[in-house]
Amino acid sequence: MSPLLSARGLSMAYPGVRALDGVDLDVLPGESVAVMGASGSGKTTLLHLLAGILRPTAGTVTLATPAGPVGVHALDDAERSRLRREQLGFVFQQGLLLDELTALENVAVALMLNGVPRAAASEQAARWLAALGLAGLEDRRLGALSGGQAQRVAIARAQVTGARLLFADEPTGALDSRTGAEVLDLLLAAVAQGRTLVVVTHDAGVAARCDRVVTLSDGRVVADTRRAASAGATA
Ligand SMILES: Nc1ncnc2c1ncn2[C@@H]1O[C@H](COP(=O)(O)OP(=O)(O)OP(=O)(O)O)[C@@H](O)[C@H]1O
Repeated sequence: MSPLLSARGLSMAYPGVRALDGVDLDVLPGESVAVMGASGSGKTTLLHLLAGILRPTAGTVTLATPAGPVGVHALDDAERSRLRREQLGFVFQQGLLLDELTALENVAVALMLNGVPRAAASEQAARWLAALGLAGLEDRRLGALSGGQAQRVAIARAQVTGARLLFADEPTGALDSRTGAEVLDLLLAAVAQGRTLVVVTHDAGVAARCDRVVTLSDGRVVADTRRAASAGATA
């Protein structure tokens, strides 16, 4: 199976720090990949490079898109921003959703930024919120939702545009274990529906439920294991 996302020699250097050091990684369509490693090992840097949030200081990231392969590393800021808006979904601990907007507006805005008219965007957003168990909370300001409810809004927003590839950074980090498990259920449900997930986590319980676990140490991949039961166990 050809990869959805492919990194080669991916490196990120800051003055005095090699945050990522020559990572090769292929992410296959439809798999869930947990990225683990000690604090400072380069997990978030890898996620940001794979998702075109940061540009690498060396190496390549190639994303298979309906229009053909795209060299994400070579795109300028505006092109990467457009790629993220149109092709990728994000579930981060904070920073992407706006407290002063309602749950519905936070989801609908992802479509409106892609040119979908407000009425159609609101209708699709409402459908996603209902599918994620938030019916009745559409008009609640995000700041008045619980952490678990806010993550459901983030998961709705990540999928409403039709993104096939989802990136999550510690999506359960701020949640109690039961709420965290429910949020993970929803992310894995997206994978069961054919999406692909790359999730940075410190939580061994989260990693254990993913198809594959990539472990970083000092900016390098030191282990890459697939669950025995998952399809195409080749790594
Ligand atoms: N903007 C930056 N400027 C300088 N150094 C940075 C920057 N961002 C990250 N680093 C450094 O790069 C290394 C990797 O950081 P990164 O955040 O990717 O690690 P991480 O594994 O995600 O850590 P954590 O689990 O604590 O979130 C660390 O040494 C970090 O201090």
